[in-house]
Amino acid sequence: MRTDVIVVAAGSGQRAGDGIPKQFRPLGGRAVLRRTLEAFLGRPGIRHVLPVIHPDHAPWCAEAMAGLEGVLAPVAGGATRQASVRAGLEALADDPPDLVLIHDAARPFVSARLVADAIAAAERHGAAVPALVLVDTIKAVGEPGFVGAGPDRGGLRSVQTPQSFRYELIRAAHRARAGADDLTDDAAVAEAAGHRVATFPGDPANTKLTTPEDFVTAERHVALELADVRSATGFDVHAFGPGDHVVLGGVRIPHQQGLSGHSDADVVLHALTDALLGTIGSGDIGHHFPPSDPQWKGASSDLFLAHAVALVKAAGGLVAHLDATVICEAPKIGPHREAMRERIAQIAGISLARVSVKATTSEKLGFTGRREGIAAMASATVRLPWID
Ligand SMILES: Nc1ccn([C@@H]2O[C@H](COP(=O)(O)OP(=O)(O)OP(=O)(O)O)[C@@H](O)[C@H]2O)c(=O)n1
Ligand SMILES: C[C@](O)(CO)[C@H](O)COP(=O)(O)O
Repeated sequence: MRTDVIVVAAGSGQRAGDGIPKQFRPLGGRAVLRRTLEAFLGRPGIRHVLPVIHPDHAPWCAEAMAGLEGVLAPVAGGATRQASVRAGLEALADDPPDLVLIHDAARPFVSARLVADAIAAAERHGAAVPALVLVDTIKAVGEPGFVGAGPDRGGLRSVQTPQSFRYELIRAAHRARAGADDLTDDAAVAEAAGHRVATFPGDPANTKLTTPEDFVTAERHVALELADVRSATGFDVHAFGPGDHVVLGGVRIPHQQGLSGHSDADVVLHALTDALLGTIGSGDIGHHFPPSDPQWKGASSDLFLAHAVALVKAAGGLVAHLDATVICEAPKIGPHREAMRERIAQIAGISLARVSVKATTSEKLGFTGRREGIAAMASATVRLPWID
């Protein structure tokens, strides 16, 4: 069955405070909205993921979604959650799914199990919500500051999202309720239209970030999350040609020859760029900057490394370490090593301690030994969000 997901993100996050609406705030280095969208992307059975946002939030949304593939263009929400969901449902009407999951952007910890259960429950019942038994005793509050009689908690549940429905059922229910935007979840909209709503087990970890305290707890949670540490290698060679200097690791080094190449022939930055691209499976430097393209003629290789770093960041990653080995008989690398480390750290936006530059000769063997050119090997280590 074709299943689409609507992620409602058009709220202003008043209760969470902090200026920027909570769904665009970083959590462990990644925007809450990005985390929520990623939790659905690529899950079995999911066709499209549609964010619903406030039009004024478009720049924050674009930043949060940078580089994410498989997400539909955001649509404008309304003044209430109910109006935002309705806008999302209408936006799917031209190519309607069979099932739709409706989820709060403010719940970034939705698990693969919840997504699978939501789909199965909608297939079976037409309308379903994840529900949790209450662990606290519930009291009505009559006179402010004093408890009144409480309901029997045995018959109560707290419900979460994703709430799942047959698309036509929930769209008709939302249309019928348009204009009376007073309901806080979609189960209530379905019930108001006369439908029975089933429950499936919720997940205590699937909390809705609502208050500043929720963000403190969530930061603790993400600090423990499994990181995906990936490393990859790069290698590059350029031949000596006419000239009076070489550029290595972004540093100009006087030499009686230059290095020939389409760009500035900086083998060190090229090898590091390839290593970084390798960590995210994003091809190689020639794929991103084809030598056939005249715009890269004589280009500074800083650009290539900075682009690879930007791609790693767009994938939600952090560069943990860059390591390069230069292989040549001359020039001597030692006197320039620190300058190269500093320049590489500056381009990559990381601290000096995360960059290493080494050098070796090849004992006069091979093309580097014959002083025909310079080679560089590199490795990059990045920390990426865990994606199963
Ligand atoms: N007009 C609205 C209001 C809320 N939401 C979304 O509905 C979800 C649940 O709402 P809530 O947690 O109440 O978010 P806010 O309305 O932003 O929070 P607050 O009430 O504190 O302002 C959030 O992902 C929120 O962005 C929405 O899409 N459109
Ligand atoms: C949809 C919801 O998250 C289910 O628990 C909840 O009803 C949203 O409520 P809010 O009033 O928008 O915070």
